[in-house]
Amino acid sequence: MLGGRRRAHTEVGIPSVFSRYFLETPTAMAAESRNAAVDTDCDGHRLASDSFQDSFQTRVFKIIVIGDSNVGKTCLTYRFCEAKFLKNPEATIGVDFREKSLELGGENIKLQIWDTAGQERFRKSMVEHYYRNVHAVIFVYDVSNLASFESLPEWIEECRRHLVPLNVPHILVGNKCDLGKGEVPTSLAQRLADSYNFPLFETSAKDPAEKEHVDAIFLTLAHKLKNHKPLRLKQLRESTATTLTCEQEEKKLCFC
Ligand SMILES: Nc1nc2c(ncn2[C@@H]2O[C@H](COP(=O)(O)OP(=O)(O)OP(=O)(O)O)[C@@H](O)[C@H]2O)c(=O)[nH]1
Repeated sequence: MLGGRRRAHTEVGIPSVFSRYFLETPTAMAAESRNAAVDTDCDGHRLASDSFQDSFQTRVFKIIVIGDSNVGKTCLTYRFCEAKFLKNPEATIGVDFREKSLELGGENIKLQIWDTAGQERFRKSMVEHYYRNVHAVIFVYDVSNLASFESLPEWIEECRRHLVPLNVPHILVGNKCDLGKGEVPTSLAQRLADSYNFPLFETSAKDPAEKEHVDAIFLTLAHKLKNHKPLRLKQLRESTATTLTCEQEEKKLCFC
């Protein structure tokens, strides 16, 4: 049922059981988070506890990647997290999680990347989860597909409807530049980006020469997030570790 795409979760250290529970029974996830000595985010979502640095304080940021189906959201996140182009991706069902730990200026940062489904039928039951406590949003379109660009205002509107604060960092990414930008020239994309005051990146998940550019998208966000007031999750190793409640975290979360 979970298919090849789902296997990527275990490759990056997120237990496959997590994604399965998430897709099938969101409440079961809360039960998962009761396990001792695991990291949890402020929704109580269990995160991978896969490295020594997790025993220290790590700031965990939730980034959602949204846009039409087939624009390359999965390939972009895979390129960043795994440094490879994912061949033959399957359509995302619900959400795929990937994460990347970084050290920025001596601080541990964990980007929890939510690669969302572009197809309505695979996303409708998940939409509330996508937007809850999100710290940054990446909108993706395909530079070789005008329709995917023209959909962007609808995606942005969906964000607004779900009350994603305006001061949460947003980034616009035109993917598949290896195919040429005939359909969506940079000038057109830049006008839209300027109208929302979003930074614009154009890149290709497929072209290995663009790898650093893809990394730059996520690193730009990581730097922006790091410089915001932190969402700090205390990572305790002992099994008695207490997890801050969502309400407590929300009080701490401030992007001013
Ligand atoms: N030429 C080219 N093809 C790409 C690139 N990125 C992704 N693709 C292809 O585009 C198709 C869709 O890629 P995905 O990453 O699955 O797209 P998605 O936006 O995650 O799609 P959904 O899961 O349906 O929302 C696949 O055939 C990829 O091989 C790119 O940079 N260049």
